[in-house]
Amino acid sequence: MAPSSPRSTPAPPHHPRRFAILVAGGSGTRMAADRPKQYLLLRGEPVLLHTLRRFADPALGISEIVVVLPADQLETWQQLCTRHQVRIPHALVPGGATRWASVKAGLGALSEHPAGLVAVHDGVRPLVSGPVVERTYVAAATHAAAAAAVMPKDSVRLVSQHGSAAQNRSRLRLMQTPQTFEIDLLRRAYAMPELASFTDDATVVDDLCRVQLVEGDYRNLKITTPEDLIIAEALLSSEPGS
Ligand SMILES: Nc1ccn([C@@H]2O[C@H](COP(=O)(O)OP(=O)(O)OP(=O)(O)O)[C@@H](O)[C@H]2O)c(=O)n1
Ligand SMILES: C[C@](O)(CO)[C@H](O)COP(=O)(O)O
Repeated sequence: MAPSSPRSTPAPPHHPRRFAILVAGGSGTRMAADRPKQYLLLRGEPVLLHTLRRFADPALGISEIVVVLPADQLETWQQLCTRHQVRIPHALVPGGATRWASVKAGLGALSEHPAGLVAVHDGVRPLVSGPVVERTYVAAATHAAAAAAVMPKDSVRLVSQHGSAAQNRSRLRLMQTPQTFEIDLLRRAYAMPELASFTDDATVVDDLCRVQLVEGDYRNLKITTPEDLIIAEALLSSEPGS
């Protein structure tokens, strides 16, 4: 099929084309399991499959999903997809040594598109809700950069060699994913060298653009250590229709 010119299929300005990168290229050292934590089972299915299903919801209108995996784990994932009869179209990309390198690899695998929004999401946040994903796309359409975040529920202190000092937690936010951006902006941000201070995509974009924070969800936990799996199982069981 001949490629259509951008003029023949213009993206409506109020609804730019949507893409997603699910980063699952980590090794899960803090989980210390027998395999990367994205492959551990939650209610009988790999964590990453739960995440993929959430982004495949037609209501979100995402036209392309890229999944980034550890370079030596692509075949394992393909076998899991066969075993679980996964029919969701997605591209597979080998990741890098850091989350930054994995996101960069995912960006490189997105098809060229003049305008669009890309959500970057941790493959190990399987409980993300449709409304949270939608909020980040909607905010990014207006502000170019948006990220889900929640307020701390505990008291917070800053520690130093002099002791510790209470912080005003109403001015702090815990960053979640998705973090969603105009594709061109994210490409420009990831064209710059990696810094040790990058902990998420917002920190990579900060110097180029103000990142709009949108309401995240306390259920949108990141599976990091063994107790997170127990909490995630309980949360999944509490979902309607489970
Ligand atoms: N080189 C890396 C490192 C991390 N990630 C992804 O980034 C997300 C958040 O990272 P984290 O929770 O730290 O995952 P791991 O790096 O696997 O865990 P750990 O730090 O405990 O080793 C995860 O979905 C992870 O797979 C990635 O794609 N590539
Ligand atoms: C991107 C992230 O999930 C936002 O909270 C987080 O920064 C990832 O951190 P990690 O050090 O890779 O666990």
